[in-house]
Amino acid sequence: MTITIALPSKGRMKEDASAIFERAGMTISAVGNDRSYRGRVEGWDDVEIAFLSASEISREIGNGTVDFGVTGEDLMREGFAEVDKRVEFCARLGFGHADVVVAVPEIWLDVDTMADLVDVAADFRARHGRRLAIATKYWRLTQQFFSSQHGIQLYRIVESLGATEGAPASGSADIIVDITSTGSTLRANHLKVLQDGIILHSQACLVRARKESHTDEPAVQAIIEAVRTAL
Ligand SMILES: Nc1ncnc2c1ncn2[C@@H]1O[C@H](COP(=O)(O)OP(=O)(O)OP(=O)(O)O)[C@@H](O)[C@H]1O
Ligand SMILES: O=P(O)(O)OC[C@H]1O[C@H](OP(=O)(O)OP(=O)(O)O)[C@H](O)[C@@H]1O
Repeated sequence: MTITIALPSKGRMKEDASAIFERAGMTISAVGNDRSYRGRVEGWDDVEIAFLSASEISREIGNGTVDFGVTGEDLMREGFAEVDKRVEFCARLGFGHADVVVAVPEIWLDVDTMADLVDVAADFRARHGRRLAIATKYWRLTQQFFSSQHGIQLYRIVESLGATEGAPASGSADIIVDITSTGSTLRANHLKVLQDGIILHSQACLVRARKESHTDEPAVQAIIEAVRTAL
């Protein structure tokens, strides 16, 4: 059986992902020229590498089109409901750290916790004639956190595909759910993270699609062990 591992072809995770495999004794070379989107691993004839973007990788693992991939936990959890039934998070790789957080305008002085936000959401329609608007590209994580974990039902998600932190200032939303690493984008936009507003501590992971065919395949376990020893 050929095992396909999807690795980032570009972006912030590319170099670190290749370095981990190198340390794991799995040296990757491109098939054909350097711009090829296929690779192989020296000494692992049954393994092939597919180079894709981090968001494509999460989709392909979730669909089972590839066997393994390196991508952010946030992208996996946002992309699929009940993701742990579809995939196994085999290893956290120690790079690509970012938190998915709830952030509100700094000038909301009385709002520091999710409990405070519950009160704001409940009063919002009476005060403003509309529901609290949340800008995000993480609509699944937002719904799980707001509705299931905190019982907030009265809100509206405004889909944002970029510059989410600018939404409260521009008036397109009241608060945001987005990723932060250094916090500088939030600060620059006068937003603060709620004390218990961290939805997910994300980092790059080695993720495996749960497939029947993996059960009797020694190479599957060998890949997981090789990567774990490199951490
Ligand atoms: N500062 C950061 N900003 C955004 N994402 C970050 C940051 N730090 C780490 N990440 C992680 O990087 C991953 C996204 O990587 P990247 O932007 O390279 O992928 P992509 O979404 O596939 O790219 P593109 O949007 O260009 O197609 C996510 O898992 C995210 O959690
Ligand atoms: O906490 P910080 O270190 O400021 O990082 C957070 C910011 O970085 C990312 O945007 P980026 O400009 O990298 O573009 P992207 O959203 O297209 O990935 C992310 O969407 C945040 O806006």
